[in-house]
Amino acid sequence: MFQSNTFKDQVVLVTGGRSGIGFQIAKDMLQLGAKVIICSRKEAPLKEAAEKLSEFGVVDYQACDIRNTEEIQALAAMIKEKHGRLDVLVNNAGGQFPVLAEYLNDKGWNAVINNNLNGTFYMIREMANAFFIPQKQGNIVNIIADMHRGFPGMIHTGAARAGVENITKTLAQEWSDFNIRINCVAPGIIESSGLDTYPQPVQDMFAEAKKAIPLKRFGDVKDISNAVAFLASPLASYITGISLYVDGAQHLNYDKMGMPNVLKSFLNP
Ligand SMILES: CCCCC/C=C/C(=O)SCCNC(=O)CCNC(=O)[C@H](O)C(C)(C)COP(=O)(O)OP(=O)(O)OC[C@H]1O[C@@H](n2cnc3c(N)ncnc32)[C@H](O)[C@@H]1OP(=O)(O)O
Ligand SMILES: NC(=O)C1=CN([C@@H]2O[C@H](COP(=O)(O)OP(=O)(O)OC[C@H]3O[C@@H](n4cnc5c(N)ncnc54)[C@H](OP(=O)(O)O)[C@@H]3O)[C@@H](O)[C@H]2O)C=CC1
Repeated sequence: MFQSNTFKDQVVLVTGGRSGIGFQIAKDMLQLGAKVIICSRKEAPLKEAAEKLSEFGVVDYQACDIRNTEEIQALAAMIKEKHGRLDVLVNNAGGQFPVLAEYLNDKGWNAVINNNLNGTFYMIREMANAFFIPQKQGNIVNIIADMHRGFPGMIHTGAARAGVENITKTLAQEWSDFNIRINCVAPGIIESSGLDTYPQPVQDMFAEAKKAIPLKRFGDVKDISNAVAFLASPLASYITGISLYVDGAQHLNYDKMGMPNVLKSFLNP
């Protein structure tokens, strides 16, 4: 539905682009004319994903842990050398695990805050300094989560994603002089590889929760990719600092989904 040249000759970086939502974003960006770079922590699955994506256009990859500034700087150097510029950064890499707050230890809290908040900030700062600020042009889309009304059962990621949402509002103002737009996409429950990482009782809860989603279905990776493409495209040229909820209105109905009760039933000692 987008014109096939929407991102023609633009250079797009998708973190976590080897799997799930990130893979779909990378694929769609390629089909809309972009050159795409994907990164994630391990070389082998990245290479495999890049091989699949190369059917759709010019794709590059480099292993990079978003929590490691030196690795991010090495990624920026590779992009500069091979592509000369960066137009769009999609911060999609992230993850968490279900846990009740009273059982979450420092290590678990820090792991998720480091990944989803610190890693996202490091990536934004480094790519802005390497490309967007000197270019006086850039576009950032952050994938967050449905934490509008709190995130019972995943307090760490709720806090981290709320932090990213606030970073987004701040930078939409601080970096407007550099012609940098920055927005968030907040997915509901999306049928993707990420969901497979959850324990069976939580997956059962997701199935039950479907009834409480006003649109009565889970999202598809394509639903998220479409939202990312829209926000990164010139169609959204007057939109910055927002969160676009792509969730079938789940964020208006979250308390009916029963996550804390499911967790209590299998996480309580
Ligand atoms: C209605 C709600 C809808 C929500 C829908 C959301 C869906 C998604 O987001 S799907 C995408 C999800 N993908 C993932 O979540 C990927 C899998 N997750 C992870 O990789 C981890 O959660 C991670 C992000 C924290 C990994 O970070 P890492 O630094 O590699 O952490 P470690 O594995 O070393 O663990 C550190 C520490 O964290 C605690 N911990 C980790 N996993 C769990 C777990 N499954 N359960 C309980 N605690 C966990 C633990 O304290 C770990 O330390 P050790 O005990 O010493 O291992
Ligand atoms: N699916 C869903 O229902 C929802 C998903 N989300 C978020 O959307 C994003 C994509 O999720 P989805 O595709 O479903 O899940 P996946 O688990 O398939 O994707 C997560 C990706 O992030 C990469 N990644 C994780 N940590 C790091 C890191 N420190 N550095 C670099 N890459 C990293 C992973 O690769 P590797 O492990 O090889 O590094 C993987 O490619 C995630 O942030 C997720 O939390 C939000 C709400 C709902």
